[in-house]
Amino acid sequence: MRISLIQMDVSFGDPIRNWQRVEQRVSQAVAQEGSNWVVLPELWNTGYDLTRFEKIADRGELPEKLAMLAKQHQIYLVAGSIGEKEGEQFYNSSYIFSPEGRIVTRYRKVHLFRLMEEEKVLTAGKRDGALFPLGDDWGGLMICYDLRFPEFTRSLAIQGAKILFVVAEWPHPRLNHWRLLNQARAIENQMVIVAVNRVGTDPNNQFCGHSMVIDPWGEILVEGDEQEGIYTTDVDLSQVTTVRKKIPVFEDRMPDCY
Ligand SMILES: O=C(O)CCC(=O)C(=O)O
Repeated sequence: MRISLIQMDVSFGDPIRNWQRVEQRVSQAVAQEGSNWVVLPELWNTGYDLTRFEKIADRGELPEKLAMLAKQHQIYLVAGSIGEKEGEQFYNSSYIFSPEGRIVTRYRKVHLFRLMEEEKVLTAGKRDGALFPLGDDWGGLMICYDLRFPEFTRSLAIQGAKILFVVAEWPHPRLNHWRLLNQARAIENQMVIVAVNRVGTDPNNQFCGHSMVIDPWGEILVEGDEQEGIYTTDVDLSQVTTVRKKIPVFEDRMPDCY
């Protein structure tokens, strides 16, 4: 897997401008980096403009456009997450598309973040879609605040996930938490973590970037700063098996004791 992380700014409440940015960045990642996986951040269509969701949340158009984009470039597109409306509910939904333009999975954020008042507008998702098939392996998918719940990542790892995508809009002053939690999740679950965060500001936050890929031994393979950028690395999932053999954490677990 050659994976590009799109660390981008998001224009507050401006889905049209943000779509243009996504199209441009994805094309750039494929042309310049030769990536076959491209990953976007959380809520890139709307930002945290939650009070205007009735006007700006997607109503079914974006998944089709994103599927076409994946097909056009022949990539797996981990399409960050989008604010969308279905029926009368608003969701923070993450999609992955295949190079054939099919939906590989859709996961809706389970843990709503009260500090951003998500629970006042959004409906929490269920766990469906957080685990998805990846050839002979499994992958995991989560959104921002989900990272703070170690049992969520653990349950995905127990069910076979060897790689976890974390899409985020994570702000200062918690850069330290972002970096350490991602590294801890990789080390304790002996899995690859691909974590993509936005940069820039909105009326209430300054977002801290530092998108990163961490290997199952806890080494940081690539890490961004706080500017817009595309960060690329190769990932070898066979390393997960090697690390799990060396320190057999999953065999040594004592669930009866916890
Ligand atoms: O947990 C955090 O500190 C940040 C979470 C967040 O910003 C989010 O879930 O959107």
